[in-house]
Amino acid sequence: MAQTDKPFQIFVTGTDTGVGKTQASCALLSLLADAGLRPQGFKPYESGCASLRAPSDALALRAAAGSALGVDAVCPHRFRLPVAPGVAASRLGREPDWDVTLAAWRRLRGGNAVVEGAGGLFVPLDSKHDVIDLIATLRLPVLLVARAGLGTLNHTALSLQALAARRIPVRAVLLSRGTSAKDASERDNRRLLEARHGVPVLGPVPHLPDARKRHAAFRRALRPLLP
Ligand SMILES: Nc1ncnc2c1ncn2[C@@H]1O[C@H](COP(=O)(O)OP(=O)(O)OP(=O)(O)O)[C@@H](O)[C@H]1O
Ligand SMILES: C[C@H](N)[C@H](N)CCCCCC(=O)O
Ligand SMILES: [Mg+2]
Repeated sequence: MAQTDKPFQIFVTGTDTGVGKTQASCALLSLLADAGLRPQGFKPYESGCASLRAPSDALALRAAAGSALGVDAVCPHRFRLPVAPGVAASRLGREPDWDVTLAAWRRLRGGNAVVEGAGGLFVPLDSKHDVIDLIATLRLPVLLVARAGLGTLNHTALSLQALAARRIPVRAVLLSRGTSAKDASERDNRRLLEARHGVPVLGPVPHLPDARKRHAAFRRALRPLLP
């Protein structure tokens, strides 16, 4: 991996919940860690936590980074309810403090970092901010993770248009759970998205039930993103 002065920082968002953002974030973090770049994972809002002390996405990012940061540093806002973080907070009569999020980000001191959102771009984080507002505030480029296959053209285009409207740079789209890169419809989707939106489309990562093979496949697909 080429040495550069500028830190590698990226925000991993998706066209939906459950599309593979955590898989992709962990793959990026482990590639950076293997290159000795001491990355940090940051999942500022996590809902659907079975245990508030052990938010699964945030712990997965921390493990992939090989980081020793505390849970509060990696994931300052945690909720049990498996709904949008902003919805979970309002059900609890709470308003997650935006400044707490920004202070936690600053404590990562501008190093190599991978940030994972929650669900897609217009998921509420509190009463005023959606995920896209966090991306714009942190001024990070984006990796957009989308499901491969039928339906992705529309979902991906909608997300890319929303990002373009906010002038948020998109480093790549990653398609997950595809059939095979050789599949004509996968190839057509990749070509069409690249031609229409001028963004590299990586993958598709095939559907791989085996966790180790899946992680390796995400790393292979995302390797071109790294310096
Ligand atoms: N290519 C794949 N092959 C097999 N399983 C996959 C693949 N991609 C994602 N998954 C599985 O789909 C589920 C959702 O993936 P993941 O947790 O990365 O989604 P997410 O976008 O981070 O979701 P959330 O919005 O809840 O954070 C996980 O169980 C994951 O293992
Ligand atoms: C609970 C889930 N795993 C995510 N953490 C949150 C997804 C919120 C999706 C909101 C929506 O788009 O309807
Ligand atoms: Mg996730």
